Amino acid sequence: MKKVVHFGAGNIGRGFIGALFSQSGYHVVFVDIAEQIINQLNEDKQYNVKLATDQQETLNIQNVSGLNNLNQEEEVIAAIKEAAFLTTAIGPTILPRIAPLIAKGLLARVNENKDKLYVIACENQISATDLLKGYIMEHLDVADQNKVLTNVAFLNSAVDRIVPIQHNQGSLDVLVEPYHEWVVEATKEIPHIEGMKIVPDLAPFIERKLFTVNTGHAVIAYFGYLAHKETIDETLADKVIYNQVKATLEETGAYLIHKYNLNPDEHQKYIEKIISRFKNAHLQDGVTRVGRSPLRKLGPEDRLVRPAVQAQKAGLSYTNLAKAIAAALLFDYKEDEEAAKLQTMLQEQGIAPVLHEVCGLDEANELAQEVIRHYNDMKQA
Ligand SMILES: NC(=O)c1ccc[n+]([C@@H]2O[C@H](COP(=O)([O-])OP(=O)(O)OC[C@H]3O[C@@H](n4cnc5c(N)ncnc54)[C@H](O)[C@@H]3O)[C@@H](O)[C@H]2O)c1
Ligand SMILES: O=P(O)(O)OC[C@@H](O)[C@@H](O)[C@H](O)[C@H](O)CO
Repeated sequence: MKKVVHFGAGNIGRGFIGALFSQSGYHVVFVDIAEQIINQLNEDKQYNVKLATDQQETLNIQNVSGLNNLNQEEEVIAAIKEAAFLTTAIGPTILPRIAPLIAKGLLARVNENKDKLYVIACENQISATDLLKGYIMEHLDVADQNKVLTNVAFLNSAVDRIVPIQHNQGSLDVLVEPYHEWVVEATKEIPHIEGMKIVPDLAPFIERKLFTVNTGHAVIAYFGYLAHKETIDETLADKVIYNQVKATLEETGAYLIHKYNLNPDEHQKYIEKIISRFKNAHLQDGVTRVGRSPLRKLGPEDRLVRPAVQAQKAGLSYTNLAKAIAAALLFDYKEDEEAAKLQTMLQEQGIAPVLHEVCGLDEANELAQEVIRHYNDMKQA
């Protein structure tokens, strides 16, 4: 049976990528550090993906197994030798940690098996696969890098399906929204996977997704958190926050239409579709999940700062994006490691150095000034 090695047996791994491969006739080897999930995958050898609809349609996912990358290195390398695809969904900041093992696996693979292997990072990050490729190359000498690059294709992708934190301890089943889109950038033919869309240029797809779905989501999460809301759908029912989301997506929309020459009516329909997805009350998606890792989300290439900077450069409005950046800076959820670190940085250094270090924004920039004004107003409110 054809094989895929997938790093990250979490929500999107089991609920989306692993499920698509299984449905396309692949055996999915999940690699994770969560011992309990790995053991259960090996015992149950299947799980269910449940759709967050009134009917709760269920798909049974079979041909799955698990490996622990902390103590089963040799087994992971053996699996990579046989695989047709290697995918990840672990979070962009974890990619450097799995790169040494993937480097070993790819080298062993290309020494023995000359079939093409496709590596795809499925993370909410522009050019995530290129980043992973860079981390992997750091662990190979030049001759081995060339060997790997001859037989391994590194493909960037954009992945879209809302999968909340699961509240079913002890079960591998995953509740997911019915909508899904997986876009992969490839200029040569690759094996067909159910639900994977191939495009020659990913930039418009990943930017449209990140700066509509994820920007909108972040606005709801950070304003919802400040308003003491629990879930995304509950927050969106608040008229003031709803209007804030719409206004912010008009700003990112103006930038996307300008940059990629999108049809404005079609983009408006895309925004409306996304907002209707956010309203799905079956998901019970927490504002703290969606707002997680604010240092990453406030990065220069991420969902808030990049569209604001690009809008500013294009002479477009960015005032609502500036407000959203300020709201993100006020996310002081103690259980989130990055949120705690961000609050310590703000206390010790003040806002201007943080905007410089985390967001890449200089204090003199009018966008930074606007963020600082909103931050001070919101902090006092
Ligand atoms: N959940 C969503 O709605 C969604 C949608 C699209 C994209 N994504 C992206 O998918 C990625 C994963 O998100 P998620 O929601 O599935 O997170 P998650 O926390 O549910 O899953 C991540 C998994 O990675 C595992 N992991 C952590 N460190 C590891 C390591 N060193 N080696 C192996 N496994 C490790 C964790 O144990 C966990 O099982 C993120 O980049 C996220 O942005 C998520
Ligand atoms: O996964 P993050 O932390 O980058 O972002 C949180 C959510 O916005 C995200 O997981 C969405 O649910 C997902 O991107 C929808 O496709």
